[in-house]
Amino acid sequence: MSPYKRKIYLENKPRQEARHEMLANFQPKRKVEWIPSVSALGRITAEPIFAQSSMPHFHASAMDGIAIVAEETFSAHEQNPLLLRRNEDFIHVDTGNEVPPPFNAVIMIENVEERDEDSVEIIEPAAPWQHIRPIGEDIVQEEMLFPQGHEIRPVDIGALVAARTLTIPVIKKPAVTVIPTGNELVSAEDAASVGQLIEFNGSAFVNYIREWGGDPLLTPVVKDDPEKIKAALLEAANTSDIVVINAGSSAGSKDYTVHILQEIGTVYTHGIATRPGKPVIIGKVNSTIVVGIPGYPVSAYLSLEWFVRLLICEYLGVNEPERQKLKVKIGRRMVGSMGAEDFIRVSIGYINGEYVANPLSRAAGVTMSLVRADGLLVIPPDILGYEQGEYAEAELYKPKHEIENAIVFSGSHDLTIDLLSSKLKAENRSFSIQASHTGSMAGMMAIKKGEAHLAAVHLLDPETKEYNTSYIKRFLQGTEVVLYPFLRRKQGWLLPQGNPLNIQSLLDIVEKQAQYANRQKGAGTRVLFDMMMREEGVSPQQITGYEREMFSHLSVAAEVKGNPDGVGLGIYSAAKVMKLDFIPVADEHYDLLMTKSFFESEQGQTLIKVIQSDDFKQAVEQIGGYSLVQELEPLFF
Ligand SMILES: Nc1nc2c(c(=O)[nH]1)N[C@H]1C(S)=C(S)[C@@H](COP(=O)(O)OP(=O)(O)OC[C@H]3O[C@@H](n4cnc5c(N)ncnc54)[C@H](O)[C@@H]3O)O[C@H]1N2
Ligand code: MOO
Repeated sequence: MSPYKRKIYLENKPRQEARHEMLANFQPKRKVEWIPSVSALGRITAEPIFAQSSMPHFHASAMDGIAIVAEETFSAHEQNPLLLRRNEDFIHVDTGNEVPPPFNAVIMIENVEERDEDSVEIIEPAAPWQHIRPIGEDIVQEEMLFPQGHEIRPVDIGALVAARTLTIPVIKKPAVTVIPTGNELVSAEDAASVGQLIEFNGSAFVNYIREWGGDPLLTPVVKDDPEKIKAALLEAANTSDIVVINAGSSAGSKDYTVHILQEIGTVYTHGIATRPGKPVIIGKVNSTIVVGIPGYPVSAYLSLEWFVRLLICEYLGVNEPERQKLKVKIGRRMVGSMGAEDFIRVSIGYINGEYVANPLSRAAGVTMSLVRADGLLVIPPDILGYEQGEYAEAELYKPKHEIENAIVFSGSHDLTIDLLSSKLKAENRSFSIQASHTGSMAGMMAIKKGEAHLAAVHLLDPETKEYNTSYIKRFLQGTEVVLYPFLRRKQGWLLPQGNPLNIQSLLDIVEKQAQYANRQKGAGTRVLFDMMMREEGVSPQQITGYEREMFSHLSVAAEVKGNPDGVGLGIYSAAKVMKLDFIPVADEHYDLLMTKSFFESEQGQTLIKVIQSDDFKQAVEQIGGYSLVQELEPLFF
């Protein structure tokens, strides 16, 4: 039995309060190190830095020409040219050469008339010190180049070397030890069996810490054993400036961190008013701040930034960097949790002159929501959320021009869209496809509402057996759109290898009580399945799993792969990549619907060019299960 009782209730401390309290208890022991100036990029000066030498450190000619004594040229005039003799009255100098005494001015070579080998003529007097860079014109010896607390940039390194200041004192990077914990964690090199997960937060953490100017150390995974966690914390607190311990921060039976910290040190915070990120722990062991970061990756990376980046900046004596902000229009409603800040990863599309933000997955375990995010939107604790069409401010994760150049894709998912996306980027590196797989019907609606440029649709009209056109006529009246015929693709039963239940038809699914992995409402595949059910007189109650919805062909395929009694309806290419059996059911039209303005735009025309390229056609053929239909003309509505 563990001596530690489960702690169930977490605090709900405002994030800013927890940050201030943490800083108030952080007494950084800054160390200084002298390093070569040439390797000081990004480092922070620990003291004011002075020039060791002037630049230039002699009188240097600023032009190619001749050096003369200015006072001796005063009589020169167009009507009274002045003859000068080499080595007596002048010497030749090039830009950067020393101008030795008694010479005190330079005349540009263009204004000098050569008479013979040893003499020249001038027709204009020179002013004293013209075209001469005085000593220290750029940098004066002993001048202060930078104050303390300055972040060294490439231009600064140039100035340091010019001033012959070849080593400088900088703040030593704070040592940050990262301790991943959890019995379930294994390294990516080991095969993870059921119940085991790959440890990957640590790899992200050390790189965030490096990017923020810290010196990270990742320890091996520590098991959920109070004694081992205690030993790891004590050791790290002794050797580092900041300690980060990952997972075991919440209310689980093995979440020991907070109890151990209470025993060997102090706990300031357990639980902050944010979603995600709630179970953060802030405490101290000896004189070292310990930050307990929640296990779920999204909670982990966000809270690492709120707390660990703040500590590193404080240690280095710099301000936290701020991201660019952008006013965005809310595409889909976002509901918050009153009393806590909600951090929502959003995709941002630039459509009809407006930046439209839509929420990505809000699950804290979905790393890809952060990978794919264009920005982050915060719902403050005192408001319910944002309604569609409202405006809010988003923090950008990407440069604004990248967002402006992205083609916003909605609608049905297909592997060829990923392929199209990569070929498009190869064709023009400024263009990209920002895809959200919402299903055919939602894609069509996104076009109607001005939330997408492009949507892939495969909607079968049960009456006419026609694809897409009747839906466009019904739902998109008054919207100028183009339907571009794209592919024919094979839909069929996705089955575990060897087809253990011997499924051949829809009726087999009913009879053999196979577990069906369904698609979301509005997905073309769902429309097809529902139509087949109606034709066979099968009701949803007869299909096991009908209620459970997946959002892509690949998710259906993954579900079937893990279940010997599983079956799904999906495309051939998904069966192929997941190594499943496939029985064809239909050859469907998978077309691209776009706004007319997008079709006519540079992005639109580039996309069409890529679709029509031999390279793309070959790549599609290689996947299998498709035929391209480019001989057909686009239809304008
Ligand atoms: N009854 C309650 N359960 C949970 C609560 C709660 O308030 N009451 N909070 C939930 C929230 S919110 C979060 S966030 C998680 C955080 O829990 P822990 O910090 O204790 O983390 P674990 O449960 O150990 O792990 C969660 C999840 O993350 C994976 N993980 C952990 N470390 C790593 C790593 N280094 N690399 C990759 N993945 C990691 C771990 O395997 C788990 O799947 O608790 C909720 N539960
Ligand atoms: O709040 Mo937890 O931090 O959602 O994932």
